Amino acid sequence: MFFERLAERIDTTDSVLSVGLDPDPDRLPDHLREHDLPRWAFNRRIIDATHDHAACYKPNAAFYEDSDGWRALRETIAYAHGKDVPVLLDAKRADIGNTARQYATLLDTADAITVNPYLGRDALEPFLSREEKGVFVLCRTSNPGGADLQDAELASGEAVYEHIAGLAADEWNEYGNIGLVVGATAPEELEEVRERAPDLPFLVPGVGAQGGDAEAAIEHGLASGVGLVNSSRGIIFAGEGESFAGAAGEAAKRLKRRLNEYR
Ligand SMILES: O=C(O)c1cc(=O)[nH]c(=O)n1[C@@H]1O[C@H](COP(=O)(O)O)[C@@H](O)[C@H]1O
Repeated sequence: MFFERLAERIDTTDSVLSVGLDPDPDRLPDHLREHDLPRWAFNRRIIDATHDHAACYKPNAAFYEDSDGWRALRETIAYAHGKDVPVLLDAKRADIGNTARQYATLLDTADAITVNPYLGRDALEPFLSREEKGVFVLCRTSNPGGADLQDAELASGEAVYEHIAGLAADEWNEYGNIGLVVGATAPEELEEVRERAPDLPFLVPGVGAQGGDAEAAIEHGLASGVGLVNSSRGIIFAGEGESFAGAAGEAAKRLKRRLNEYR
């Protein structure tokens, strides 16, 4: 089961760091551009440099959605598994039944996935019913517009993100494999979501390039015991040129230690 495996990995590495593998083609080092699959060449070197500090890798599907990209992603996932690191595919999917069933085949290779709660329970069922996999439901996102819909107050007096947390914790977690995505840029909401869902694992993105609150990420995000704090650009693009991977390894080690100070 994903969260047990993640707990073991967190113990082994003494790290709750999720390293985001978002290889923006415009930012890849020049010397990798001639490679058959530049994104895979980049990720392989990043994994070599960071895996000791990585509780998990989180490739965002947006960076792979073309034919070479899917090949690069497949190689990346296999390579991470070879280093014994679980892979959370950040795909933010969900749809009506037959379509969601097709999206859920992404879990044939990935160990966990992010999903969008907007379509409701049945749209998540094909993911949730993969009991051995982790399913992270978007709850309160880190972007500036995250408040536009997610902070809206419902007739019950709850904010939408609190309602999502309640549904995930109380009604959707039949298989015990749900986590929540709550951004580190919204520490007050993070605290409220933690109150509403005391036992769910959280994925907390937004630390690093988005300037989120690392201390709050640990205090509330990790309060259930198992959880992840993600940084993508702050690690993979910590350096440039030939020494990019070494810089990424140093950045991962630094952030792991900083997060551990709050654990
Ligand atoms: O689901 C996510 O991981 C996610 C949710 C959210 O609220 N905010 C957020 O930034 N993310 C993802 O986390 C990563 C953050 O990247 P950096 O800002 O470069 O660390 C990206 O892949 C985002 O898509």
